[in-house]
Amino acid sequence: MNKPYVYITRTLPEEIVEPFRETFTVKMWGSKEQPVDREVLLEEAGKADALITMLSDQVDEELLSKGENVKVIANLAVGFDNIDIKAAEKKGVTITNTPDVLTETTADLTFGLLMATARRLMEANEYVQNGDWKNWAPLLMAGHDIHHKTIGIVGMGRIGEAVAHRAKGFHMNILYHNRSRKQDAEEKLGAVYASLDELVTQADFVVCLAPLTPETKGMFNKEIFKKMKSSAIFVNASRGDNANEEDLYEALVEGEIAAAGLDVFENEPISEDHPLLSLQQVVALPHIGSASVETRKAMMNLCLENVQLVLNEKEPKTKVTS
Ligand SMILES: NC(=O)C1=CN([C@@H]2O[C@H](COP(=O)(O)OP(=O)(O)OC[C@H]3O[C@@H](n4cnc5c(N)ncnc54)[C@H](O)[C@@H]3O)[C@@H](O)[C@H]2O)C=CC1
Ligand SMILES: O=C(O)C(=O)CO
Repeated sequence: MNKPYVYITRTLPEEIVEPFRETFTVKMWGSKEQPVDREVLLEEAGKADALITMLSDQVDEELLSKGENVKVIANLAVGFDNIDIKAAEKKGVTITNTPDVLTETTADLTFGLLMATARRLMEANEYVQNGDWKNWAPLLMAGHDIHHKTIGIVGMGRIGEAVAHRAKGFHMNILYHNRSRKQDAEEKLGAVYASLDELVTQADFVVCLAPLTPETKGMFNKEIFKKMKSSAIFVNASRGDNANEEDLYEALVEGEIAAAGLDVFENEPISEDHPLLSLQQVVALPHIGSASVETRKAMMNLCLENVQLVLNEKEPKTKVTS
């Protein structure tokens, strides 16, 4: 009997894929970095029993209609805003994602980004490397304190809560806004529920960790930035589309907020001439929230395990439903 055919839209390390080659025929797009050509993906979907996709691949009705035999699509991310889940469900295709395995790693990066932005680490590093450091000075590269300040977490899910744990270690006051109250976080971390308006008016650090949905798209807009403290720092580690970048740029230039730490952008990769990148008070990262070697390998393994389970007619570990 022919082995099932699994197409992966990037080149993953052979040491991860190799153990699965016994059960499936695996083909990978020939680049570790470049996204798969859409035409190639559509053609491969027509041959495949399963796909492993990246967050930059659009899994839409067109792709699903080509994938006549596709039973499972494993997305190498916890976010699944690139996938039309309802269309997949209608076609009977199982969708899986990678929750939990990346939670702590992404929380580390989010808190690191908050710290780098508040304490101007990138600017300070550039200053030293450029040979501009001539003297110690009382206000040289002075930033904002983090300890004992108020953090406002929008999207208090797995990662949001892990960030709150880190914030507690820094003796921060924790506000959160979420679809539902988090009793556990309130009891263990002293986190206080707030409406979005209350949170943005009171927080020194506003951290977005909500998924991208029709409801959250553009939620950080002109009106919301105007409500923030002029000393506030905005951190976005979820999806770029949750913030309106034009409004964010205006808010930074007008001094309505102090700084922004961004791991995600409306269009990725962001172009080097994007106005946000011209601002010293912006720290910009190339969507590396979950990018530790250990975690990325765990995400890859989880995708492959989910594919194997579904192809063996078993329940996957981490199925996404609408
Ligand atoms: N920068 C990066 O590399 C990474 C980014 N992410 C992003 O982080 C997101 C969160 O991941 P998890 O914490 O694992 O997901 P999760 O599902 O555990 O948490 C999301 C939380 O957001 C809340 N939420 C949804 N809509 C909301 C709204 N309108 N207002 C307020 N809260 C709302 C939900 O109630 C939930 O508690 C992912 O969807 C993904 O977009 C995740 C991993 C890495
Ligand atoms: O998992 C996700 O949603 C990411 O953005 C990358 O890990």
